[in-house]
Amino acid sequence: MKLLVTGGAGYIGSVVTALLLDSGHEVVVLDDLSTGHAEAVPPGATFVQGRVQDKAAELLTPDAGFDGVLHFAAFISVGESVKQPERYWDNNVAGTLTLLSAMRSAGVRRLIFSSTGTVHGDLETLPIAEDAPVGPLNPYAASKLAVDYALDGEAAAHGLGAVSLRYFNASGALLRSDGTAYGERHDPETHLIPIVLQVAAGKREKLPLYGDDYATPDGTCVRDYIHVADLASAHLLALESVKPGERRVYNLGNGNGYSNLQVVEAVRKVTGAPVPVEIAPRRPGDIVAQVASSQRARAELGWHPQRADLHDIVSDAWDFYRRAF
Ligand SMILES: NC(=O)c1ccc[n+]([C@@H]2O[C@H](COP(=O)([O-])OP(=O)(O)OC[C@H]3O[C@@H](n4cnc5c(N)ncnc54)[C@H](O)[C@@H]3O)[C@@H](O)[C@H]2O)c1
Ligand SMILES: O=c1ccn([C@@H]2O[C@H](COP(=O)(O)OP(=O)(O)O[C@H]3O[C@H](CO)[C@@H](O)[C@H](O)[C@H]3O)[C@@H](O)[C@H]2O)c(=O)[nH]1
Repeated sequence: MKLLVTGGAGYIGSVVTALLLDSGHEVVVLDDLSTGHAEAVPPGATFVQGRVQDKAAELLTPDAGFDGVLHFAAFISVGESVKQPERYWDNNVAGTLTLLSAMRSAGVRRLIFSSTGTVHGDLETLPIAEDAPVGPLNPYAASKLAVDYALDGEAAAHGLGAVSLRYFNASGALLRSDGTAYGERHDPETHLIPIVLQVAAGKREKLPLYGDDYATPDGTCVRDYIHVADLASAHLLALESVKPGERRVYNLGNGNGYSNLQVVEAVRKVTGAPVPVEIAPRRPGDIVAQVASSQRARAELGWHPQRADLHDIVSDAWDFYRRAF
C-alpha cells in the first residue's frame, strides 16, 4: 500500500514506519519536527516536513494514490495539556479534522489513529476493555476521545474505515540486527521509564516520584507497559484488516500492572545502578491505576505481543538510551 504516516519522525511513528517499510509498503512521512527528529525517519520513507494542518490536502490529492493514513501527529504531554489546553484542542482535534477533510476529498478510506488508554480515566475495575466507561481526566485524553467520536461519524456517514488503537504506556525500542535502532527521545522527557534511565545514566541526580500515598499495593501509581515493537505490529494488523465504513477500537496493553516503584526496581536490575528516588507531590491529572484488557485485539486481529515482560521492555529502552545519548 501507499501510506501517509503523520508524526513519523516521532517515537512510535518512526518504529511503525520502519516495520511498514519492512513489509513492503511505500511510506510518506509528514512531520513538522515540533517534537520529532528528522534523523528518526527511517531511510526508505519519503520525508515531508510540515504541519498536518498545512500539508495534508496538498499531499492527499485524488491522483496521489494513497491507500491509507496512520495518524500519530499530536501533542502528547498530559501535564502540559492541563496548563495549555487550547494547544491540545487545536493540534490534536482541529489538526485531525483537517486531515479527515483531506482524506474525504481524496477518497482515502483507511485510517489508523493513535488514541490512548487514558480516555477511560480512573476505573475501579481492571483490566479495562473497550466497552468500559470513558471519562478523560485531562485535556490531552479529552482531545483523543473527541477524535474517537469524530471517527464514529466519519465512518458511518462517509464510509471511512477507521481503527482507533488505544495505547496504554508505550516503552522500549526497536533494535535491529543491522545496528539501526528507533526509540524514545522526547525533550523534555516526561515519561517514567526514560526518566528513570536518565537517573541510572547519571544524567539526573534522582527520580521525583509523584506520590506514594495512592490506594495501590505500594502506594505508587500502576501502569501497563507495552513494548513499542508490539504496539507497531498491531498497527500493521489493523491496517491489513480494516474495510471501508468499518469503525473499530482496540485497547492495547499486556494486561500486567506495574507500580512506579516496580519500574524503578526493574531499571536497577537492568542497569546495575542505584537510582535514587525522592518522593514528590502527586502529579495533577494522574490516573491511579491502569491495566488494559486486549482480548479483542488478540481475538479479532490475531495480535500476539512478543516482548511483554517489563525486564525486556526496560532492557531494550536501556540499549537504545546508551546508543542515542
Ligand atoms: N507514548 C505513549 O505512551 C503514547 C500512549 C498513548 C497514545 N500515544 C499517542 O501516540 C502518538 C505518538 O506518540 P509518541 O510518543 O510517538 O510522540 P512523539 O512526540 O514522539 O511523536 C509525535 C510526532 O508528531 C509530530 N507532530 C506533532 N504535531 C504535528 C502536526 N500538527 N503536524 C505534523 N507533525 C506533528 C511531532 O513532531 C512528533 O514527531 C501520539 O498521537 C500520542 O498521543 C502515545
Ligand atoms: O518523573 C516522573 C515521571 C512520571 N512519574 C509517574 O510515572 C507514572 C507514569 O507516567 P508517564 O510515564 O508520564 O505516563 P502516563 O501519565 O501514564 O501517560 C502515558 O501513557 C498514556 C497511556 O496510558 C499516554 O496516553 C500518554 O501519552 C503517556 O504520556 C505516573 O504515575 C507518573 O506520575 C513519576 O513519578 N516521575
